[in-house]
Amino acid sequence: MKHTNWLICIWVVVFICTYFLLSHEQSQFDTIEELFWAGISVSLTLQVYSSLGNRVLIGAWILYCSGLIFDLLDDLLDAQMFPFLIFDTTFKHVGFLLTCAGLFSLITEKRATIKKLNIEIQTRQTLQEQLEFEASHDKLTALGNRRACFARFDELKEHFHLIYYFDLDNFKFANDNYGHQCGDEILVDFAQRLSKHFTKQNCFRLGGDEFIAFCDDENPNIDELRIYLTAFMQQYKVGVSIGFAELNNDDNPDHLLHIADQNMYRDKTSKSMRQRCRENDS
Ligand SMILES: Nc1nc2c(ncn2[C@@H]2O[C@H](COP(=O)(O)OP(=O)(O)OP(=O)(O)O)[C@@H](O)[C@H]2O)c(=O)[nH]1
Repeated sequence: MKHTNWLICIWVVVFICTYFLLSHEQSQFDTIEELFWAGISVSLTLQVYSSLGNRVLIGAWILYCSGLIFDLLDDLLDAQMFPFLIFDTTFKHVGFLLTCAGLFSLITEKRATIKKLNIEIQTRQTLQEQLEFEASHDKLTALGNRRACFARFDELKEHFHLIYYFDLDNFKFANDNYGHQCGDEILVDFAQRLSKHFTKQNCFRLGGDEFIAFCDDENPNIDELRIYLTAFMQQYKVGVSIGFAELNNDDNPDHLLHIADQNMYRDKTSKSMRQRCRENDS
């Protein structure tokens, strides 16, 4: 039978019994009250039984309802014929205490589950932040990568006047002659110097030995900047070529980077020509 049918049966019985008790010469209001409480308790048990899931609580609830029903039967029937009915109060009290214990254990269980879920949410959040950081940053130098640069390009374009394009010279030579580890140290040192000079959030490693930085210099002193940036790497005969482009709102990132890259390339070519002239002279 469905819950609704059971509920209808229970309340039909309750009302028939009430009618019977009221029509009695000596109306027994105490018994009617007990009848209603028994009806309410059994109805509630039917409603919550399947979703309770805590055995102590279900047992306690059933015990308490049994106490109420025994109490009622004790009033209606001859208790001497059914001596077990004298346990009604014991059933009610034990049922009540066990219900409290059941609720306490349920709350403790739920608290432990919530704590576990919170820890899991925090772990997932940390993992997500870590993944987002790794997806947008270069592992070696911890600078933003090409993806981060393009994602923030429009925002940075609003605040800055110039974009610098850096490409290391003879980096392959240092890598091949002093080892990959040394090459990594050069890249890390260069990134640190860039971060110090332009602030880390405005510098990016586009890939390999290419970097860019956004800045506000009106009259950039390229030679001074070059001396500062190559202070560590020059012992490995590595230098840097620098190009820049003025940022304006109409140009797209690809075009602006292309202009800065071309300027950087011009710088690289003129340096190597100067170097060749020096070698020819000597
Ligand atoms: N150590 C190290 N080397 C890298 C890394 N990424 C790229 N490279 C190396 O960087 C080198 C870049 O090559 P090139 O662009 O020809 O460098 P270059 O010798 O400076 O050439 P020019 O720019 O023409 O002066 C390659 O040999 C890559 O293997 C890295 O993360 N660490």
